[in-house]
Amino acid sequence: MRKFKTRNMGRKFVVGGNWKMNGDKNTIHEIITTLSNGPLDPNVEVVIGIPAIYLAYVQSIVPDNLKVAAQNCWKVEKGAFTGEISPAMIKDVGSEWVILGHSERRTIFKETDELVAEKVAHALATGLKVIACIGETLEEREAGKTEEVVFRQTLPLIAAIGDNWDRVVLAYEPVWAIGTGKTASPAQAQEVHAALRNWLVSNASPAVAEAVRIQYGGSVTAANAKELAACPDIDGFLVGGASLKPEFVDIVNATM
Ligand SMILES: O=C[C@H](O)COP(=O)(O)O
Repeated sequence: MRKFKTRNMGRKFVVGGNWKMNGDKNTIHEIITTLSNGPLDPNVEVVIGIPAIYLAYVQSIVPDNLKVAAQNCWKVEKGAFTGEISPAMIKDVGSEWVILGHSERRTIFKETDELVAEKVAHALATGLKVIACIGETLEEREAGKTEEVVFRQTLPLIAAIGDNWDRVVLAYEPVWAIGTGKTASPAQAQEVHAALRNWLVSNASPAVAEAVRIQYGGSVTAANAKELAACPDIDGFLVGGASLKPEFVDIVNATM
């Protein structure tokens, strides 16, 4: 029997798996079986981001220790928005979370900082929990604009979140590290996480800065997760490709 230890930190480690547009009923069943067998560290919150069409199916087969997220939603409850889903619908099928502002939504689907903030505000008002993503491109990093971009993306979220920080996780995902195999080094990731937390002291509040969990995302694997997880301001991961594989169990257990 595996032994789990309690992580000595106020911020509970939170690991998200973002399946993106991957999976079918068979592979989904396999992934859920693998995660159900785990064992997963009970001190870690685990949230899996499912393609919208499979939300209800996954919700019907997940064990209690796995929470389910949609990967996007629109900013109002219902209406003439062909192809969209609302937070009310996500809630209606029993899911508690939504991932918003992922860089693929921002770049491919041209979502602006303001639109992401509107979605965050409405999802929170509906009662969902939100993983809000931010992160710079390679061009922006090379131009020395990493912090400027991350702060700019986070600023409209402050008003959108209001008093609901307890239902928000921030995910720092440098775009150049997503799906490329180029992970940010622990030092690079920690530097941005610490800068963001420090920025939140004056732009949100010292209490928010201390309590909010900041995930790192970008080519996280079982091989690099432990070193990243050891950084003091990294409170979890948002995992893409590796969340479809059995190694996701080891990523969840990276703080053991
Ligand atoms: O949401 C997850 C990120 O886009 C990271 O994806 P990746 O782990 O495949 O690099």
